[in-house]
This record gives sequence, C-alpha cells and structure tokens, in this order.
Amino acid sequence: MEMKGIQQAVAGARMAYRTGRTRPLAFRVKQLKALQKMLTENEDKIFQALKKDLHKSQFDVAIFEVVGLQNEITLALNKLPDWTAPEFVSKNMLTIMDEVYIHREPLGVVLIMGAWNYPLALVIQPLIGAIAAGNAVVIKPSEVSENMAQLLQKLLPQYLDKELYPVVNGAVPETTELLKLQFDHILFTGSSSVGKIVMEAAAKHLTPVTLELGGKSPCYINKNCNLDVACRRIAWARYVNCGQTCIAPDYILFNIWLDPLQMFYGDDPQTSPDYGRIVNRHHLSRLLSLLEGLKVTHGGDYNTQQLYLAPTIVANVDPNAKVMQEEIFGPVLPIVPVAGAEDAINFINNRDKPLALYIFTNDKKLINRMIAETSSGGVTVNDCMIHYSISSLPFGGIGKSGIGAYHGKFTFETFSHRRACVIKSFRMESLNSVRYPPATESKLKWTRWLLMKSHGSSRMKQMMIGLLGVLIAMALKVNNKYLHLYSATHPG
Ligand SMILES: NC(=O)c1ccc[n+]([C@@H]2O[C@H](COP(=O)([O-])OP(=O)(O)OC[C@H]3O[C@@H](n4cnc5c(N)ncnc54)[C@H](O)[C@@H]3O)[C@@H](O)[C@H]2O)c1
Ligand SMILES: CCCCCCCCCC=O
Repeated sequence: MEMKGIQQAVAGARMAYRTGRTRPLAFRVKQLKALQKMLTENEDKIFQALKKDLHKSQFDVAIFEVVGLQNEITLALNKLPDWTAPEFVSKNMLTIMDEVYIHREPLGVVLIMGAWNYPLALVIQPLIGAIAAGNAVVIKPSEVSENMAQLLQKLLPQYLDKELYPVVNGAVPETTELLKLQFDHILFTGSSSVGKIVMEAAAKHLTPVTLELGGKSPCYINKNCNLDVACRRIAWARYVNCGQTCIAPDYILFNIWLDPLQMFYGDDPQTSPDYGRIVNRHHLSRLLSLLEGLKVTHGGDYNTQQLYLAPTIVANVDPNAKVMQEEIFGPVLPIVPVAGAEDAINFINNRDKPLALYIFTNDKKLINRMIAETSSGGVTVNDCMIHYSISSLPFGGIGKSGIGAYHGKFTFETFSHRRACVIKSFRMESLNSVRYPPATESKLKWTRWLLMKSHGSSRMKQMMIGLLGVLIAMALKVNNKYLHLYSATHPG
C-alpha cells in the first residue's frame, strides 16, 4: 500500500467516526452480524489461505481460529446491552441524592496489529470487541502470513463499513508509516522487540497500548501426577501449529518424558495431515540454530524445501543453552531437570514473567503454593493453553510478556473509556452549603462526614439523607448565629 493511501485510510476512518454512526447499538450489532456472516460464508477461502500460509488442517482452522471467533461474536451480541448500560455505582453522602454512574464510551480510532501464527483469530478477535465498543478500527494483518493478509483486505470491506474499518497491508515501511499517525489506542500482538517499537511510536502521541507479546512459558511436572496424560496434553500444546503458538509450553521442568508423538502424528510426521509447517525459511533456520550443539533425544530432522521440522525433544538441557535464552516458537521441547518444586519456583522467578505457566500435579497444596509464589499472564493446571478458550478470563501477559488483556468483556473494556458521570439537581442546597465559604469548624466536620463512603442509595436512605440535610442546615445556622455573636463581642 502506498504511504498516501495509508494516511487516507486513517483520516477516512477518523472522519467516519466523527459522523457518530458507530454510537447506536443497532449499528454495532449490524457490523458484528456482518462479521459473523463473513466467517460462515468464506469458510473455504479462510481454510485455503491458512493452508497456504501455515499448512493448517481443517480441524485446526476450526478449533484454533474460527470457533473462538464465532463464540466471541455471539457473546458480544448477547451482552452488548448489558456492557453498554450505565453502571450505577456507590456514592458518598454528599452525592447520595444524585445520579452517579460509569458510562462506557468508544475511544475513537484504534489500531489493531496482528501476528502471523493465528493470522485470522489474532486480528478478528480484538476487532469484535473494538466494534462492540463503538470504535473505528484500522486493521494491520501480519505481512508474513500473506495469503490471510490479502484475504482480509478483500473480505472485510465486502462485509463491514468500508470507511470505518480499513485494512492496511504491508511490511516494515508501511507499518512504520502507520505508527507515525495518531490513534486513540493500539492493540499489538507480536514479539517483544516490535512491541517496544510500537510503544515508542505510541508514546509520541500519548496513545495507550495493549501489548500481547510472547516469551518462554514454563511447564513444571511434579512426580505426583498422571504422567501419561500430562505428556499427551503437553505434546498437543507444544506441537499444534508446528509449535508456533504464543502460549505453547516452551520448556519442561522435570526429568522424565513419556512420548505420545507416534500416537499423534504416526511414524512419519511429515506425511501427517495434522502436522503443520514452519512459516518461512528465516524461522526454520532460526529454529535449527537453537538446536546447534544439542543432543536431540527425539526428532530433529527437517526439510528446508517443505519448511518441515519434525516434532523435536531435547532432554537434559543446560539452562544456559541457547534454546533456553529466547522464545522457541517452533516444534522443539527442551527438558530441563529440576530437583523439585522449590527448584522449579526459583527457576521461574529468576526469569522474565511468562505469558503462561503450566503445572502438572495432583497436590492441591503445591498448586496453591506455585500460584502464590510465581507470576505469569495466566496459569493452567494439569493442561496447557485451555485458559485461552475461556472468554470470561482476561488474556494477556505481565512484565515482558505484555501489557493489558482482552477476550470477551475484557476486549470491550480495553476499547472503551470509562467516563465518570455525576448528574446533580438544583435541589438539596442545604446539604451542599457545608462546602461553601466562609469555612467554619462545624462545616469542616460535616463535609468530612458527608464525604465518607456510603453503599448504595435505597429510597429509605435518600429520605434519611434529605432529613439530614435539613438538620445540617439548621445546625449550621445555629452555629453561624453564635459565630456572628462571637465576632461581634470579640472584635479583632
Ligand atoms: N500474546 C499473544 O496473544 C500472542 C499471539 C501470537 C503471537 N505472539 C507473539 O508474537 C511473536 C511472533 O509473532 P510475529 O513474528 O508476527 O511478531 P512480530 O513482532 O514480528 O510482528 C507482529 C506485527 O508487527 C509488525 N512489524 C514487524 N516488524 C516491525 C517493525 N520493525 N516495525 C513496525 N512493525 C513491525 C508486523 O507487520 C506484524 O503486524 C512471538 O513472540 C509470539 O509469542 C503473541
Ligand atoms: C482450545 C484451546 C485454544 C488455544 C488457542 C491458542 C491460540 C493462541 C494464540 C497465540 O499464539
């Protein structure tokens, strides 16, 4: 896309936003339904694009890309009236008679930048919440998954308002240009290094960001567990999408591994329809370089032409090995021996806070201890990645693994401003008079008391406060009378 085209797309989105047409719920519902239709009417095109980009199977496209989106749209459609309704909140005594509520308003024109590994889900999922919240959205798919990027640029304008939701395609120069422009929020999914570039560009406009980043998500296996089930669940999460998943278990803290790989992918994973491919040569050679000098326990074979790397396990890995220094993001699973839970906790805490933490054990006390003594974006115990699928949980990182969270209502909240609203009437001036000059000791006492928090505002309470207002006013009058008398008798 030409630079001028990028500026025009963003300016067009802002002009369209200013018309106010995203505000009515009916408009948002219409766009969400159109998005739903886009997903159902183009299942095959979506599958073909993901097959070309990442060799995804039809099963994986359904489970990992599309089903979650359909659920999120249904949730937003069902809950939109609740989410957008004014939220009446508790008040202090001074405002007990007033209307006090939080109004969710759209942020304006937001930018969503996606990653290539789940190139449909990672763009459309935030888009659902951004539309629900009433924003205009500039969509920047990853250029690395180019077939999906092109498909999104073709399909989205066919279903959604063309001006409000433009798709900008391109690589680093185009993204750099895009990031020079002003947005009201940026949600970025990708690597920590590009996350820093995004945050720096956003800072120039004081634009808030949500950064959905990655990192090394540890997986601790305690000997008190069903090892057979544990290894199956871990292998599923590590090797799906050829290991290119942000919350895949990156390494194992344990010393035994039971191998379910033959059961998943047969004797030759290269011929399995369920096994994916590395996205490009650059990433394949990056992964091979992580394996240099290591004694591979299982797999390790590759085919550059086919972008194939076998599901690979490396046991007894030294924590200082290269494979333990960066996020793997591929089908390689190092196993680092630890002496026990204490050792595992220290290992985790000595590194950056991860996006996910996995713990396999039957020991409830240990589960509680590990959750209490470590930190991560999310935790799943006795399985991997499942927390991602629960829309009532916020999904996001902490520290180097990200800033902010989304999914379900959290996406709507991410793209909404919580506007504090107080609607007063002209009545009850006696209650309000305590804060007006001239200041007196008793006014101070009353104001302090009235500012104390109250919970709720039942009819009864309101009547009591009304009465109280009258009493305060009378008390202040009496006080003032004495004050005047005192001033008259004590001049100077
Ligand atoms: N937390 C999550 O939900 C999540 C999901 C998927 C991937 N990830 C993480 O993303 C990483 C892999 O994804 P990726 O390779 O697509 O990430 P990436 O950071 O290379 O690219 C992400 C986006 O940034 C843009 N970009 C790339 N280089 C840029 C530059 N120099 N300036 C401006 N923009 C630039 C790309 O066009 C793309 O849209 C992994 O670390 C993974 O863990 C996180
Ligand atoms: C059923 C479990 C769904 C897990 C989906 C994981 C998608 C991760 C996106 C980040 O890479």
